[in-house]
Amino acid sequence: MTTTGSLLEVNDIRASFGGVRALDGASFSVEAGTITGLIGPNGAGKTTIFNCISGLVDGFSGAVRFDGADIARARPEVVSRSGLVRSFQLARGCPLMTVFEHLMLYGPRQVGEGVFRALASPGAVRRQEEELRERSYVVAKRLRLDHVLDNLVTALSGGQKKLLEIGRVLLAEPKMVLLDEPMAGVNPTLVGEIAEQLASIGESGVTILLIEHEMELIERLCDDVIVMAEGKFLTRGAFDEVTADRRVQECYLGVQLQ
Ligand SMILES: Nc1ncnc2c1ncn2[C@@H]1O[C@H](COP(=O)(O)OP(=O)(O)OP(=O)(O)O)[C@@H](O)[C@H]1O
Repeated sequence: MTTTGSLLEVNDIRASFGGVRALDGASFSVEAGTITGLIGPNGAGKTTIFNCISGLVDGFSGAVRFDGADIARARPEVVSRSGLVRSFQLARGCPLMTVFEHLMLYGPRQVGEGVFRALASPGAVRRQEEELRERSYVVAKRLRLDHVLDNLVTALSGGQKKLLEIGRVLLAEPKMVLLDEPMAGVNPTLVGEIAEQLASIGESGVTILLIEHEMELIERLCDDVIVMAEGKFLTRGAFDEVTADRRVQECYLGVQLQ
């Protein structure tokens, strides 16, 4: 943990794709133990900054520090092993797997990943697999997916796929999660369920940075809200403060307010 209390700090991030400048000197920090919203109009650069932080963009400039360590341009698996794990807008994984198999794929680094280590310590591999099975079941139960564990991932509803994606993130035992639009395409009956799950993950001490267009969710969950526009940081504060800010209203509406 850094002395300032910031768990994640990004500084002067710049990234372009062809002629498009997606990030133009974006900087912000996220305090440990908070649920922080990252909002801004379409094209503001929110997903791109998640991609830069999580090691999925080559050739960006700027600094990224997580838990006191420089992780700028680190490979995605190094970033997630450091405790910073992201979700994707569309749940990933093999569609031919069952929900349980999908969850089992995503435990923290396992002994059996190396063939030689697996041969050298088969008992440790077995114990670890048993532990992962147990944890997969606990996570599924927590997310109320335990009744669909044997179903194929393809048979899940949009909302259940989002819950599964949250489950994948939790199984990595993160210190911090980057959630990209966990409510997009979710049936209204599951919106409340997902919101409750996110609140409880926050209460368990995991720091959350959340991209979401659903403003009710941002208002309900977030301690702090960061606003981006045109590839840069615009402002931050409590939900009521930032939404009352004229600059924020203007960038959302694309018109000058009186
Ligand atoms: N791989 C890419 N190739 C070309 N342009 C890209 C790429 N990724 C992002 N961009 C462009 O960068 C800009 C920022 O996109 P980004 O997806 O980060 O915005 P966003 O704030 O997440 O938007 P939204 O809320 O619509 O998801 C946009 O103009 C987008 O078209």
